Amino acid sequence: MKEVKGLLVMAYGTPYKEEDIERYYTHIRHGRRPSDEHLEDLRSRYAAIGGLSPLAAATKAQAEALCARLNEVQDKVEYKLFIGLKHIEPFIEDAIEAIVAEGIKEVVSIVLAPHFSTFSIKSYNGRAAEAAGERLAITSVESWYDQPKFIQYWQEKVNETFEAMSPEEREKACLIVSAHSLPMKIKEMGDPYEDQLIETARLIQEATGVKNVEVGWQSAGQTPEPWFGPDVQDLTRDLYEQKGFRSFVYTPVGFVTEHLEVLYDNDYECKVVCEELGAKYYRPAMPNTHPLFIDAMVDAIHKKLS
Ligand SMILES: CC1=C(CCC(=O)O)c2cc3nc(cc4[nH]c(cc5[nH]c(cc1n2)c(C)c5CCC(=O)O)c(CCC(=O)O)c4C)C(CCC(=O)O)=C3C
Ligand SMILES: [Fe+2]
Repeated sequence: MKEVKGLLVMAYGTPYKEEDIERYYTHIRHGRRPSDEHLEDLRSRYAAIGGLSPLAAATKAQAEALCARLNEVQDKVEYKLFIGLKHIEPFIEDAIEAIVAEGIKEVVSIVLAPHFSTFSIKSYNGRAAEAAGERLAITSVESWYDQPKFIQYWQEKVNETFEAMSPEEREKACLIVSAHSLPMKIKEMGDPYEDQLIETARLIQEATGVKNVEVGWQSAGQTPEPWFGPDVQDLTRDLYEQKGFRSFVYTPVGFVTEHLEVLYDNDYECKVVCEELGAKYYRPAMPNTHPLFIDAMVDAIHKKLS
């Protein structure tokens, strides 16, 4: 008999229908209802990407692919999948109750986001641990941005994009590696988030040999406190003017699928900046259920359990 373990896959969550937008945004804001203006702004961004985000379906597909692969590559443990979301049902707490109800005692958890930060991975894991209490033994993968197969995924995408350029275009092309911005105050708490993004960019540069690589931040919140910068849009303008780059390749490596931030902040906002400047815009496909990406998470889980 194989031992049964829970596989808890956690992710951000997205509204399932238009009516969910308000409560979802309120949850993101820790229970404070957003202003009508902010709500309208979010509604219009979802509308601009076609109504709703493909994130819900993508998260399910990634979690199922990961569980299937984990069960395929070893035969000691049978993993049973549970999805827990940060800002909409099934919440992380719902997943924990479902695991307990199954009589499962041991769980391995992973978040569908590569970099560790107090605001992201730590809060996902903290909520899972808090909800489980003494009832479950949870082993949590904390970050997997440096998994060789994850870097290899981006290496292949970046190489394909640069190889399709003429040598003249390539000379003036720049790779922009980005993640979701966070308030800079996390640095005072010794948060590794910024360093992990910089290291991701270094690993991709080393693997691809691309000459011009820059780190940027995107999707910062609208609060007066300082957030990590430069923002990818300002960075694009500065690089165009100061370094003469004429083609921009965006790899938002802090995300794993084509959701709101990628479809709007990159494919709309950054693209508009490129069009204004007369520069070329490229955004290679996100990992989704690519086998290299799924295997990178399998490797991260096995490393954590070994
Ligand atoms: C670090 C980080 C990740 C990556 C790690 C991870 O994945 O965990 C991430 C991912 C995502 N964030 C998402 C959506 C949103 N995040 C918001 C707001 C915020 N995110 C923050 C941080 C992060 N967010 C922060 C500090 C705020 C400000 C909160 C405040 O106001 O105090 C808001 C409010 C409006 C706005 O600011 O846009 C929305 C709608 C979606 C789903 C998109 C879809 O539906 O396709 C995804 C994958
Ligand atoms: Fe967010």
